[in-house]
Amino acid sequence: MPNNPFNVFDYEDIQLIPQKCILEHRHQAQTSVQLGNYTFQIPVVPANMASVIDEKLAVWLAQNNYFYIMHRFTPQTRFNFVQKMHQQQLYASISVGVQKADYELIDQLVQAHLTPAFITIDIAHGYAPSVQHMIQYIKTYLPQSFVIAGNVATPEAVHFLEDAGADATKVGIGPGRACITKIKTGFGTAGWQLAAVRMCAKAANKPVIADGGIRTNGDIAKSLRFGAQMVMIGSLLAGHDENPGEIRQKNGQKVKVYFGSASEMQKGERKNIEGKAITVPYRGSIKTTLREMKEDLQSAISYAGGRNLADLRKVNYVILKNSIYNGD
Ligand SMILES: NC(=O)C1=CN([C@@H]2O[C@H](COP(=O)(O)OP(=O)(O)OC[C@H]3O[C@@H](n4cnc5c(N)ncnc54)[C@H](OP(=O)(O)O)[C@@H]3O)[C@@H](O)[C@H]2O)C=CC1
Ligand SMILES: Nc1nc2c(ncn2[C@@H]2O[C@H](COP(=O)(O)O)[C@@H](O)[C@H]2O)c(=O)[nH]1
Repeated sequence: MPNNPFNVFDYEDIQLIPQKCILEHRHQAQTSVQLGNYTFQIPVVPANMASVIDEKLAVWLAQNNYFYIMHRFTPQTRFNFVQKMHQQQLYASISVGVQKADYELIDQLVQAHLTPAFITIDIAHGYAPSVQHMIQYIKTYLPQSFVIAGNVATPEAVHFLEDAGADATKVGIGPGRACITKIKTGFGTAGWQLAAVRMCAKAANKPVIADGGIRTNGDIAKSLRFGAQMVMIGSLLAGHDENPGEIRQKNGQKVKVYFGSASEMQKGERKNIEGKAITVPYRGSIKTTLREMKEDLQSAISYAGGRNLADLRKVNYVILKNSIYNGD
């Protein structure tokens, strides 16, 4: 990473340039993506946040061939969750932190011969020895689990986690809709998340997951263009019937609450707060939103003159401006 400022851009600064279409119909475009030993319908994963996913939604996503990552904020339920998923012949995908209880969970899983297909180490500042140690621990005792580690912002951090044994890294510090990291600390990728994804993906030897800052479905295609294998989405996948929480009324409109994992609402105390709670419009069923994401990706592939997601990576693009308005 250069020490001095360098040119960056974000999602709204970029447009992809259409190429000659080779499909007769958009539904011919393939949106499936591989991660570890699994192939999923679309390269999208709902954020592992308590206002986005719960066990019921995780089951539905697994049954319907979507990638999911269960959050880590009801730690006492994680062991049973893995058991329940396996009883239903579904893959298990859980999150851990780096505390004693997280190590104990790994020990419990090992003793019970339960191997989650995916384990995500979910820490605000993933470029840390604590994460390196947890990766090594999981890789020693549950070597068959696919380990996703994050979050990070730079190629050095990606290499650090890959060298520790991570199978994929998650990029994005502070670009999320419920994030206040930029305001509170002055650090992060808010406003240049797409450029950070690009830098990290170019340096990475393993898949990169772009996390945060997706505001429109077109941003998914842009993330893939700049090297992401998968995109993690919070706010756009919140507000549905299937997301946790009740539907409320605000100014005559139906809304649901979307809160950050480092918000006071999640933490229950005002300590190291880097997130906030907001309301998002009530959006009906998540099935419709996911279907629309798939259709829009199929359309994006057709504009790319391609047949599958890999073809998105080849398209040219223009930078419309060089401003930094995104994030908080
Ligand atoms: N993607 C993003 O931009 C961000 C995401 N989040 C999300 O919020 C949740 C809470 O995360 P988190 O704040 O990590 O809280 P955790 O309580 O999960 O912290 C995990 C561990 O990392 C340590 N830690 C966290 N941040 C730092 C730091 N800046 N420097 C040194 N040590 C650190 C903590 O120590 P201690 O508490 O003692 O400092 C703790 O031991 C997670 O789900 C995370 O993904 C939070 C902020 C930014
Ligand atoms: N800085 C913070 N980041 C957070 C917090 N809770 C979640 N997150 C990150 O945001 C994305 C989702 O972003 P969105 O733009 O799609 O809404 C999520 O996956 C986390 O990485 C938080 O409290 N503070």
